[in-house]
This record gives sequence, C-alpha cells and structure tokens, in this order.
Amino acid sequence: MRAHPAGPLHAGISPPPAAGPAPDDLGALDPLVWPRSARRVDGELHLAGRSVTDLARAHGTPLFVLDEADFRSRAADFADAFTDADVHYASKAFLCGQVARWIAEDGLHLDACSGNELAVALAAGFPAGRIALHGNNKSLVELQLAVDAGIGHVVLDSFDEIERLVPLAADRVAAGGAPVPVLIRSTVGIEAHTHEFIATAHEDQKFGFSLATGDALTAAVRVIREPALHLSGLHSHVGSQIFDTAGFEAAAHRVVGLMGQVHQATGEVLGELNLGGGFGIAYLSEDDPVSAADVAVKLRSVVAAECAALGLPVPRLAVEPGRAIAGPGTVTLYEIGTIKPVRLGSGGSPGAPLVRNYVSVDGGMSDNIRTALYDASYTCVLANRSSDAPPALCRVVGKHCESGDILVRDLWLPSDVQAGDLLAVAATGAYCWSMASNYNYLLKPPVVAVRDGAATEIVRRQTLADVFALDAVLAGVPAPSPAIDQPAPEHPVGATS
Ligand SMILES: Cc1ncc(COP(=O)(O)O)c(C=O)c1O
Ligand SMILES: N[C@@H](CCCC[NH3+])C(=O)O
Repeated sequence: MRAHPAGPLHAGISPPPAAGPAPDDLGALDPLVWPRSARRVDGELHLAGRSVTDLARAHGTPLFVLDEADFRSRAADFADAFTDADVHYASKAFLCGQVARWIAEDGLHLDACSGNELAVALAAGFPAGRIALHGNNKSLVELQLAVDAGIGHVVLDSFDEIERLVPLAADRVAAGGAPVPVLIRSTVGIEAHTHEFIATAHEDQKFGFSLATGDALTAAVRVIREPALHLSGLHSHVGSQIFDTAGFEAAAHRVVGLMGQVHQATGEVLGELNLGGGFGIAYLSEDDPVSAADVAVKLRSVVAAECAALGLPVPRLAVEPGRAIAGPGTVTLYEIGTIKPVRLGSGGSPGAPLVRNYVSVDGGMSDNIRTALYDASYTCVLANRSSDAPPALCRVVGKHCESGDILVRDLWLPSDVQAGDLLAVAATGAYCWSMASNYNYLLKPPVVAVRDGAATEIVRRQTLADVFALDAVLAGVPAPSPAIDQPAPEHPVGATS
C-alpha cells in the first residue's frame, strides 16, 4: 500500500541495488510483524512450539499456519479495550467453523457480509443475536435467512434494500415476531488515508447512504416510520488498514451529528453507534499500528463530547475489527522451486552484476491476491534454516501465468536460498485465504491452527477431486495419479498432532 522505490512493474532492468542488510538481520523476527509465538530454534522458525519443517511435511505447502493464542489474544485485546461496547469480528477477514466457535466462546459479536458468511457462522453454532449482516446488494434469500435466524442487526445499505426487507419483516411481525432490528450505514465523507480500493466512506462509491446529500437522514426517517423495522442506531466505516485515528474521530463526529439530525426530525434517540473496522496492522517493521486501547479511548471521548454538545445520551458503541484480530497471527509457508537471477547487461552472464533473484514459490496470487490488487507489502524470511550467506535482492513470485503474480515485491534474502527451502510470509491471516481463488486451477491451501505444540487442520486442502466434482464433464472422472494436489496430509481435517 505504499509507493515502491523499484518503480512501475514493467520498467525494464534497474541498476543493481546498494548492499543489503547484515546476514544476521535477514532472518530476524520482529514481534510487531510475526505471530506472538514465533521463535527461531536452531535457526528454524517455530510457531507455537511447532517446527515449520514438520508442519510442511505433515500438511504440505502452501500452508496457512494460524497461531490460535495470537488470534484469540488480539480478540481479547479489543474486548478488554471496549468493555462497555460490542466488538464484532469482521469475519470477511477469515472465517471457518473453528474461528466462529472461538469468537463465540470469547464473547465477541460477528459481522457477516454475505448470506454464506452468515450461514457458516450459524452452522458453527454462533448465536444469531450477536450477528450483524452487511452488504450493498443483499438478496431476498439472504435477507430472509437473516430475518428467520433472528440476527442482531441487518445493516441497511440502500433504499432498495429497505423496500426488499420490509415485506419480510412485516411477515415476521404478522406471525407474532419482533420488528427486525436494523442500523443505517451512513457514508460520512471522510477520505481515509489508505488504498483507494479499500477506502469506503467517501461519497462517490457503492456503500451506504450519503450523509451530505441527506439520504442517510431520509432513510432513518423512513425506517423509524416503518412498524416492521426497529432502527437501533447508525453505522459508519471509513476504510481498512488505517493507522491514524483522525479518520475514525472525524467519522464519529459526523455520525453523532446525524444522530442529532434524526433526533430533531423525529424525536427518536438512537441507542447504538457502530463505527466499523479498519484498524491497521504491521506488515513491515516500519508500520505503526494504533493499539485497541488507544482507539477505544479516542472514540469514546469524541462520541461523549459530541453527544454532550448535542444534548444526547451517549449511545452504546460497537466496532468491527477484522484484520487487526486475524491478520498478524498467521503466516503462509511456501516451498521454493525455480530461482531466476536477473543480471545487468546483455546475455546476463553469470559474472554480470545481479539485479535481483526471482524466487518462485508453489502458490501465489491465488492464495494472496493483496500484493497484486493493492500493491500491499509483506515481510518474508527463509524459514527452515538460518544462513550466513550475504544478502541478495529478491522478488518472491508465485507460479501463476501472470507477470503481476508477485507476493513480496522486493526483499533481501540470503543468497544461498535454494529449491526445497521454505519461505514464511508474515501477517497473512486477513484477506488471503478468504480472497483465495482457483486461478490456473491451483487449489486452496489448508489452514492449520497451532497451539502449545499441537497442530490441528481447521480447514483442509482443496483437492483436484473437489474441483472435478463441480465440472459437468469431469464429475466422477478420477483425478490424475500421482495426484497433482500437494502432498496428502498425514493429519486429516480436524485431527490434532
Ligand atoms: C463494514 C465493514 N466493517 C468492518 C470491516 C473490517 O475491516 P478491517 O478488517 O480492516 O478491520 C470492513 C472492511 O473494510 C467493512 O467493510
Ligand atoms: N480485502 C481488503 C480490505 C477490504 C475489507 C472489506 N471492506 C484487504 O485485503 O485489505
């Protein structure tokens, strides 16, 4: 998410870089970036007491390794910071049955943004009353699921959606049920300092009701007058991977102002204010995220001051962190295959100065689209061993048929990295597995949760047979043997080793 010194992707061969860091610094694990349990033991990366070589042997690569204690302690950090508020885990960052159970056990709420995210949470036993459903284009089927399950809130995003929900809610009320509790998502006109594709509160975009045009107020009035709906409060979300609290504070200021307008127009005092997610994490050592505690203090004080100024009672606050809970505790393990040195000068003879090594791994943009999509930056180390070799500038790339299939654009790795070595990419817990695809028919990697020396596959590796089963011609045709899938796991899904 930052301009890169290497310049545009296809700019030709640039001159060799200055010397890199000392070999000792290459494998260092900055605790800000790596999972809380990450350690080097005899040079090898261990997560929650498990060696990455053992994990790769047992589960294959690419592999997402999720440090359970890290994930849950970050959820607890938010819960502790927002004791007097509701913390909704934004499940789009990463959701599976086990994660839904952890979030339920740890007392958080959950934000779903599709009917299927909602279905996964409900199927895992997540209490419906603690779920909010988002989405700019919720279908009738999705809304019906939400109404029937009795979820905590439907977060209304458009006038169309209000009219789609009303008849379903009216049926529920006619059958003796309660009005459907809703929030109004308002776009408050804040330009968050983040990548354009993940900023969401400026006016010219698809989400929410504009505050500036008066749409948000009109929607609130419409809902308040609708007996089948109950307007619990307002919602605002400014974007994602934000480091500066100023955007959240400005949004809080404006959305409390909207509460004041609603009060003036209807006499209604709204009891809830959801300020969304977007709290940034460290992908690189120089990133400087704000702690949950600091965010909580600042939001509380802005909301309290604004409410006092308007003579309104302070509403119950809610926040929706996704990345800040799921992101830092997971690493992706890859095995290195082809290494292509790019050298200066025609012919690129072995004696010519090295520009960079293209280090290819056995996954790529299908398991982490974020570098290609947002120019995101990641930290990566040689994981199965340490090395005293001098540093070489490298670009870690995937195996897709796409020159933009880059995982880490520029980083220093020991110059002796070779095929068969393991690379670990840090902070891949949010928006990597959940945004994974089957491009080039690569298969979705498994997710293994590690805790106190035990490893449990909480999502299994997709197989070619899974994919064949979807194909009208190939359903039932045996997948090639030997399997092109990665090594068969020694430990089946759900089993702990
Ligand atoms: C409405 C809403 N809430 C919460 C989130 C979670 O964001 P993050 O994972 O950055 O905390 C998002 C994603 O940006 C979102 O759109
Ligand atoms: N998927 C994005 C964030 C958008 C989150 C949802 N509005 C990312 O990887 O950073």
